[in-house]
Amino acid sequence: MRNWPRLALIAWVMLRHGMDQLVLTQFSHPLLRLLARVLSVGRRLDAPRGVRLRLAFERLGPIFVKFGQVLSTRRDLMPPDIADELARLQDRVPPFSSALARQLIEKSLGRPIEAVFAQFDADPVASASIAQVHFGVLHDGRQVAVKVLRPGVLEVIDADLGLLRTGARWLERLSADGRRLRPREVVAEFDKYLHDELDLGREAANAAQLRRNMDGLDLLMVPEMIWDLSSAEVLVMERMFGVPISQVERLREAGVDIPKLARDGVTIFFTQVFRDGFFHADMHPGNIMVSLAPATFQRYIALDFGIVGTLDARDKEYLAQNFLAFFQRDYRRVAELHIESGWVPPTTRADELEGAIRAVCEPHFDRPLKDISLGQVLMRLFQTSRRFNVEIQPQLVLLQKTLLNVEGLGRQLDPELDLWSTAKPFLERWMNEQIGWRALAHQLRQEAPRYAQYLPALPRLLHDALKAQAGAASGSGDAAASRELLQALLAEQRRTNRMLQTAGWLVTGFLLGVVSAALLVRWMML
Ligand SMILES: Nc1ncnc2c1ncn2[C@@H]1O[C@H](COP(=O)(O)OP(=O)(O)OP(=O)(O)O)[C@@H](O)[C@H]1O
Repeated sequence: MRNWPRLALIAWVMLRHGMDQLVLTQFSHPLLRLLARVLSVGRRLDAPRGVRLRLAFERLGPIFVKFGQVLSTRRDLMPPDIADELARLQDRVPPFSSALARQLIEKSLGRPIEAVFAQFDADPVASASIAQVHFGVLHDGRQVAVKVLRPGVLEVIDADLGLLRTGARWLERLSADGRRLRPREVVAEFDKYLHDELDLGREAANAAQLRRNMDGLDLLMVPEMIWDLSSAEVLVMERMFGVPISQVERLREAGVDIPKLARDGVTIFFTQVFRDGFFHADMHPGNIMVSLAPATFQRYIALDFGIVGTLDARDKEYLAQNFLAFFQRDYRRVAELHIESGWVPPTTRADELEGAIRAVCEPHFDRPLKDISLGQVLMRLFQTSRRFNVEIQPQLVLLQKTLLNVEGLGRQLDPELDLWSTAKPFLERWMNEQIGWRALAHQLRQEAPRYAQYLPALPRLLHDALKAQAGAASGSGDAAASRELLQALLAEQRRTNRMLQTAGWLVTGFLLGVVSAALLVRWMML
């Protein structure tokens, strides 16, 4: 095996930090327990286990640092002391040489740097395990930031991931407790997360989508991607100017309304989640700035779009309904929602689930509404759900993590921030859009392009389906499939008819209203 030296290093670092104790003491087998005791002789392992694990990950390098950061967000799996400590891991590594950076950029551009850049800063502005960023100016005067993927990072990651996968398999095989931590699932999630971050083309596409979505809200700026200079390894984008969100004093001195900034942060997040179902999921303070330019004063600036979350209509509905039921303390409804949506097995007893959810949530509601952490509530809900065999969807874990970040940031800016009153209108508007006239109008609009496509073809499709069914009755063709098709077509026709009828009523009603108003005005003028 090619990876022996790396494996030996990992084993040595883990032993030095007493990680063997952490693992071996989990086993109940007397031999393994004895081994743990023998190995602990002569070593001083005073530091708490979380600190030792953090130090071991830092020593093992960037991939383990990232792995630790991801683990720290899985509070539904990790004990709190370990999760807290891992959250402190810093992803800062020395930069690679600027000569190498130039070489990589030139390879990606297919031209010398000077052909594209009027100026290029050799010293990177930031350097992390996956990429580093340089500033420059294009010949047309545009100021840009250039993100360059660290060379060879893919190979290192794949090798380390292979080892992590082997470790996870062993852990699952050897210990029931280890299985409960779902190591293979966690490593697979980490694998996806890293590979998403490694494709800068994907990051650029995420940024472009977010920029389009946020256009018109006037609260968040996203750098423009310069597509014809970018590739999977090099990303060239508009350079943004702002003050890091962590420098609150500087922002206050510049006249920024800090409580409004806190509210805007929540508005942006809930717009991304409930309106667009597409959210920036790496909202740590290092990725957020605030503009002080007069034209865009106190707008947020987002950077780093490697990790985004997406939610489909079902996820959104689940979330909105759960949040609303929570805040009405209607735990029976929360339990029913879990069962209806198929999140828990249908055999689950609603009253048992209701009781478990009540036990989790009631302590939170002892506080004033503004002090309730939605992120915490969601996390505790996920923890409870696991007891009832619920597989939490990764996008919801991402959302919960981002919610905690947004809340943390919001409360840091303004301890009085009432997150709920900022979030409530979004949920209510969203619910309104799902039911009532606005929902119908919206659905009609959405379906409109399909009428033109389906209506003319409907008689022919019906005819074909009937003929196929007749054929099936006389022994040829697939009778069940034809019947299904026919039923689907009839259902589609009934649905379309209903929609058209409603639309007809709406138009008629509107016309009658206009005519009556005109008659009334005329009568008043006579
Ligand atoms: N468009 C930009 N305009 C101005 N500065 C930028 C821009 N893009 C990146 N930077 C600077 O580079 C730093 C790192 O960028 P980014 O977060 O995208 O890289 P990263 O390698 O993913 O880092 P990390 O993983 O630590 O977040 C930012 O904190 C910011 O200072």
